[in-house]
Amino acid sequence: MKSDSLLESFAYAAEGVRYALRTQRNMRIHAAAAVAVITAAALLHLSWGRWVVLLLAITLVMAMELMNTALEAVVDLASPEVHPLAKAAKDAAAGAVLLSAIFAVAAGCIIFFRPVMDLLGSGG
Ligand SMILES: Nc1ncnc2c1ncn2[C@@H]1O[C@H](COP(=O)(O)OP(=O)(O)OP(=O)(O)O)[C@@H](O)[C@H]1O
Repeated sequence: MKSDSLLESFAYAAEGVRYALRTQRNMRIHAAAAVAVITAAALLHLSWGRWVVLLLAITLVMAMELMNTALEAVVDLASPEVHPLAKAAKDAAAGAVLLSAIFAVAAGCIIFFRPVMDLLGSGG
């Protein structure tokens, strides 16, 4: 199967994102967290540099979750029965999501610490 146009490729990619949002609870959690973080960043008027790091962290986590979703589908297709390699593949993919999420939380804490302290110090 070969896609005919660039537009069709984008449509298939968007379908993949919608599939992950529909079927993966973690993807919906990441999306809700991303909306909350972007809203807070806008309200706090963060610098461009901080915005770039936040957007990178959000993109990294969501891209990892999409790859995890893809890998789960491939493993279920190739090995519906229990197999130690199927377990290893799924666990490693889940580990990649976990690592990226830890990075995102750490980056968020570092980025928001000073602006939130300044806000609290100025009495809101
Ligand atoms: N075919 C299999 N053989 C052996 N172990 C498996 C197999 N499928 C899943 N597992 C184990 O069960 C765990 C959960 O797998 P599952 O496919 O339910 O993912 P999930 O819980 O939906 O993950 P996520 O929350 O990221 O969507 C895997 O991480 C793996 O340890």
